[in-house]
Formats: sequence, C-alpha cells, structure tokens
Amino acid sequence: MTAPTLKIENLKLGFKSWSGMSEVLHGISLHIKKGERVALVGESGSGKSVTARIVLGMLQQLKTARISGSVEFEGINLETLKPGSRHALRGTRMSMIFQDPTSSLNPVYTIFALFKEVLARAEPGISNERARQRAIEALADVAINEPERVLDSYSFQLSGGMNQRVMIAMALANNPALLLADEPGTALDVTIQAQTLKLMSELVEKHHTSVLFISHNLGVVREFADRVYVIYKGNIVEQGATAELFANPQHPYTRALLSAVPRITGGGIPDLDDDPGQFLAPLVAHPGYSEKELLA
Ligand SMILES: Nc1ncnc2c1ncn2[C@@H]1O[C@H](COP(=O)(O)OP(=O)(O)OP(=O)(O)O)[C@@H](O)[C@H]1O
Repeated sequence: MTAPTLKIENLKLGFKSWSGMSEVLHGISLHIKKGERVALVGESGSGKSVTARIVLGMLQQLKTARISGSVEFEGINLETLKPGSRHALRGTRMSMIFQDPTSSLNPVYTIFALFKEVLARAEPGISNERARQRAIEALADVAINEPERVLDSYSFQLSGGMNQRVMIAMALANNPALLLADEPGTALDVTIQAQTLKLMSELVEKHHTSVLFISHNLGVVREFADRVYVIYKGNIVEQGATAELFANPQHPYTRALLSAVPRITGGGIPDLDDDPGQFLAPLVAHPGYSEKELLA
C-alpha cells in the first residue's frame, strides 16, 4: 500500500497572547491520497489557512504558536526532518498558491528572477538559459502567449489574472507531489477565478498532483474536489466524497453551509454562530466509509 501524500493526525494549534492561549485547531485529522483533490471547506477564521501553513512548516518558527499532532508527507513524519530538509521540500515536493497573486509575487524582482529562484530550489546552480527555457515551457502550460514579455516584467506590470497564471506555473514548475491551494483567485473577479481554476484543474490532472484545496465556496469545491472535509471552529465535523456529501450531508453545519450556497457565491457566509454547540459533534463519515477504509 502506498503511503498517502499527506496524512494529518490530531493536529492542534494554539496561539499564545498576553491574554492567554487561544485555541485554533482542536485535533484535526485528514489525509490526501496520491493524485486526489481534497477540499477543506469552512467559514472565515475556521482554521483552513493555518492548517496549510503548518503543512508547509511556516508556523513552526512562530514563538507564539503551540503545535501538536503529526503531519506525514509521503509516509515521512515532517517533525523528524532536520529544518534544512524540511525547508528543501517547500517549492519542490510541495508548493502553495495564495489568495492574492499580486501581493505574493515580490515586486522587486522580475518574473524571470522569481522563476529562476523557484527552479533553483530543485536544480541548484541552474543556468540562465535553462531556467528561461523551463520558465517558457511552464508559462505555455498556463496558456501565456507572450512568455518573453511576461518573464521580463515585474508583477505590478501584469494583470491580476496574469499574475495568478504565473503563480500557478511557478507552483507546478518543479512538479510537486502536493499543491496547497488557498482560495486561489478569490482576490480576482469571478470570470478570471473560473478560468484559473479550470487551468489549475487541467494541470494537476496532467501531473497527477495531490491537492489540498482551501475554500469557503462550496460551489467551487463541487467543481474541483474529489473529497471534502468540512471544518468548523477548528474541528473537522464531516468528510466524504464530494457528490455524496452534496447529495446527503449528515452534519447540521454542512447542511447549513449547503443551504447557503447561492449566498456564498454571491459573497458572504451567513452568521452560523447562533448556536455553535450544535455543530461541534464529532467527525461524521459517510455510511460505508471510515477514515481507516478511506486510507486503504
Ligand atoms: N499568527 C497568528 N497569530 C494569532 N492568531 C492567528 C495567527 N494566524 C491565524 N490566527 C487566527 O487563527 C484563526 C484561523 O485563521 P485562518 O487564517 O486559518 O482562517 P481561515 O479559515 O483560513 O479563514 P479565511 O477564509 O478568512 O482565510 C483565526 O482566528 C486567526 O485570527
């Protein structure tokens, strides 16, 4: 049996502040099999982005963060890796696409310089010629027609949609096993968002990339994901195959989210805080699927 690309078990996170600890993740577990696209869906502040940041090792250095539980990537517990080895995974075996492409691309460097840095993570000392050739190929994959012009531009000279494509091209340039996509395109208008999601979808299919797709938009999740985990206030309250979960949601919070789909796509999630206690039941697996069986 091949190890899942990602396996998170009992992950807890708290932030220390002057007023005490605020608990953000209460022991979440999830997994992504090779080539599987899994969505983590929940309202703003539920703990989606911090989960991705822990996988990437970006929160561990924060003095205020308290993290426990385990994160395995391709069968290796990431906590057992030396910081250098863990750092080396970022941008090579796992990469991330952020919500706002324009502010995520450093405006001080040309797109080519940023590309070269990404490529050099997997191929140290890569020559300018080879980096340029590979960058042009990667940009062709995201349907950019004038790669030379784009490579010599700075992010602030390109449109948001173009920057989003550049970011997808960069994230996939080293053929990662895992792509963490945090609400890609939500900072852009809906047409561009739909185009970039379609592009991303085609590319991950082509390269058999596993994806953790973070979103609050169930309409988008339905199009993109094979399986869905629903997160509410730092707890996974339900998971299941996408079609099944949409057809037969078990958990009251999932039902509430689903009933709000038209409002979500129109912008904004309704306030579900009226009776938060009712949503905090343990994980609900769909009949016939246990977390163990899904891993097999
Ligand atoms: N560095 C930090 N220090 C303190 N609290 C933090 C930090 N980062 C995140 N949080 C808190 O952790 C909680 C979860 O944040 P997170 O960014 O994961 O939410 P999210 O589900 O991704 O929401 P959104 O959809 O709005 O991005 C929030 O209450 C947030 O304020």
